[in-house]
Amino acid sequence: MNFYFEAAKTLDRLDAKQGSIKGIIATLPEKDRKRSAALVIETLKFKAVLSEVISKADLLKEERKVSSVSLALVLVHDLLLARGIQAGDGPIKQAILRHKTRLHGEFQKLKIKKGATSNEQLANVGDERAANIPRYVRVNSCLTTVDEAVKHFASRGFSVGDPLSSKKAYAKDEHVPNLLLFSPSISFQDDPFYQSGKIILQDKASCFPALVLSPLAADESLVIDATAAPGNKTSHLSALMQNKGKLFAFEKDRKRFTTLKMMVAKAGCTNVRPINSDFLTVDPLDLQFAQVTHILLDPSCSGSGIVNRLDHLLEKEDEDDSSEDERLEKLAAFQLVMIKHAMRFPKVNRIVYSTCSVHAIENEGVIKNALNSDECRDGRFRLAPQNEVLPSWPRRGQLNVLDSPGDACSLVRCSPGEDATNGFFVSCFVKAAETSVSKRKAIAETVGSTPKRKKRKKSQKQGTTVGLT
Ligand SMILES: C[S@@+](CC[C@H](N)C(=O)[O-])C[C@H]1O[C@@H](n2cnc3c(N)ncnc32)[C@H](O)[C@@H]1O
Repeated sequence: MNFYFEAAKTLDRLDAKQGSIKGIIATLPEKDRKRSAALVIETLKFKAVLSEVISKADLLKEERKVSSVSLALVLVHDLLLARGIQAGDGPIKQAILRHKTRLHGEFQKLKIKKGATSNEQLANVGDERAANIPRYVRVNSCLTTVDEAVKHFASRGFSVGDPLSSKKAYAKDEHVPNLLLFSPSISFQDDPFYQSGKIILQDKASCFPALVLSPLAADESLVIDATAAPGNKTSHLSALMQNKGKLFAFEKDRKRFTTLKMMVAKAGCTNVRPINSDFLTVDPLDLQFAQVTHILLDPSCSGSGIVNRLDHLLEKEDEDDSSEDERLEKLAAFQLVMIKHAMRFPKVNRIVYSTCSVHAIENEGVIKNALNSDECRDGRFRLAPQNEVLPSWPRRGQLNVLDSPGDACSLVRCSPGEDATNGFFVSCFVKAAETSVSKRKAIAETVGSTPKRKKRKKSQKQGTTVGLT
């Protein structure tokens, strides 16, 4: 039962605003820390529903042994949503079990009232900013078209409207082609289009990197996704490349690599070559990769921009005992090494670096260090100008960290709570000698410009420029 007391105490400390979830969890006894963290996070996800069930069942009024709301929350969580209460028999467990039937009944009634077909749909997955982030659905053009998807959603009763005011409304995104917006409460887990890979659930900001990289849809295209799992950006790149050329997708973690392989297979990405390796060990002069021209780098980061998930706190838990600052410094150092390694590929002329972090140290700080590195000296690489990087997206990089306002304008930021996305950061390095703005103009995005698809003559063997059509 001690484990439940610790978890309840953690919830009380969070309520009393005594620190962040991560900070408070770090103070728990190491023995049960991971397990307690999981219970706390899961209970927080379902807090609204569990509170209502506990109140409707009059649990706290009838059972004095259950001494606090938090204790009731964690115990009822395990009773209703896990494998039962994991503690030996005792008066507190007995008190909860006496109300088992009533608690289950109230839970089922609430589920019906909310129209939920699974427990997950009852989760309140983050802070209140998440309520203003639509459920983004990217139509996977490797397997279907927007028209086909729209017909499908119409048959499910959806029509064009404001998805934040109506559960039956959807809208097309104004910035990202093939992206649809739905109400945040809609679940697509059972949707046949989701199950068959025709649609992919991907936050809007996370669609920016592939768009900014905008590789050619051509048989000779050679692209690397250096840090690919679970594979959302990989499948997006593959779709933009119209499944042509070759897209090498590196993932160093074996388990995540399995997910990546499953994801690209399900999404019908036939031009992807998943590789279970550390990108840093890849020789840029290896004949397989020496002709690569585009690299996407979306490396591990603090995840501090993610507001609609609590789980990332758990993933990071126990990974590193150092202070938050030290952790960020380590991440920033690793991110810089990744960028510098990407710059060593002899033919690379476009590198997109992105994070889902809101910390300047992982974003503008890393960019500044990359620009001052040996790899960038003599102007070998510079930041692509604003008109190549989502030109009319209003939120740009933080000027105070960078050396010039132009550099800040080259960068894209998304602010959770203000941009209807998770917190995100996108940058794009281009090889100075080989870029010409005119060549790239009009392909960086549709924001504020007429959508265009530039076709090059087949005889030029350059393929089709893709990305923002
Ligand atoms: C932020 S996630 C990438 C998310 C992915 N781009 C997507 O959109 O689905 C970072 C991934 O990079 C992997 N990774 C970290 N360092 C790596 C390295 N040196 N080489 C290859 N993969 C790496 C991590 O295991 C993790 O799966």
